[in-house]
Amino acid sequence: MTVIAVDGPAASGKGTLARKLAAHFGYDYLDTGKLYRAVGLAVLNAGQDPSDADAALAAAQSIDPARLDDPALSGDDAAAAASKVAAIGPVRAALKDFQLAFAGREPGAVLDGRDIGTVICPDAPAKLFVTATVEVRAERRHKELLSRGEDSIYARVLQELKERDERDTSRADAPLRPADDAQVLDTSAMTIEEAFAEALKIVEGRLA
Ligand SMILES: Nc1ncnc2c1ncn2[C@@H]1O[C@H](COP(=O)(O)OP(=O)(O)O)[C@@H](O)[C@H]1O
Ligand SMILES: Nc1ccn([C@@H]2O[C@H](COP(=O)(O)OP(=O)(O)O)[C@@H](O)[C@H]2O)c(=O)n1
Repeated sequence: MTVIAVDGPAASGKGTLARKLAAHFGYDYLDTGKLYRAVGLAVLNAGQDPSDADAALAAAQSIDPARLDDPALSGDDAAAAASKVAAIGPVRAALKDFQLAFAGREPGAVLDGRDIGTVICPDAPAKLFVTATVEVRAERRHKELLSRGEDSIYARVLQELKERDERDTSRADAPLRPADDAQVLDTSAMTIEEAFAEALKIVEGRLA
């Protein structure tokens, strides 16, 4: 089993790169953000507060990780709720076993998120930390939301990403940061193709 860990802040392009790496190596891919989004959305749909630890834990214990295809998971509301439930330690613990089992898949697995290289798979042989300036990330997410036909205002997306970055980096449990042995890849001035070429070079070097 081989794990490629891809972490980074919101809309840095980590999912795009992780998906391409998985296709290249023939590995399975897991977007771990969807687990937190599913928990956040379940709490919202139940009319509860995503910062309520009991409500969030109950949701985390009852989501079905095999059913993460709800399009509402991609929206801004789910993202903001996700970063609130993600700050609750017992929620993270409840989602860990599924991620570990996925990471054990043969011939390999690519997981993207915030804490794959630091907490979930600290022994992964290949770790990427994908980043970009918050303005570039906001522009990318804004375009993505518009292309899906959603209402989006750049300034609001920028503000939402800043708030999420702040929550994700400052929480006590598994804060967003590069693992000591991760390679940081700043994609601010790269096209998807350029970023993938760099990512592949790094991963091939680590897996050699
Ligand atoms: N290097 C890049 N240049 C331009 N757009 C990109 C780049 N990487 C990703 N994108 C686009 O930015 C958006 C966010 O990328 P995504 O991979 O979903 O980010 P993340 O998984 O980090 O949230 C997507 O619409 C994607 O197509
Ligand atoms: N491994 C992970 C993945 C996501 N998350 C949380 O879930 C939120 C949504 O993650 P995501 O990866 O779907 O977000 P985007 O990068 O796609 O915007 C993040 O802001 C984090 O708070 C986490 O804490 N740990």
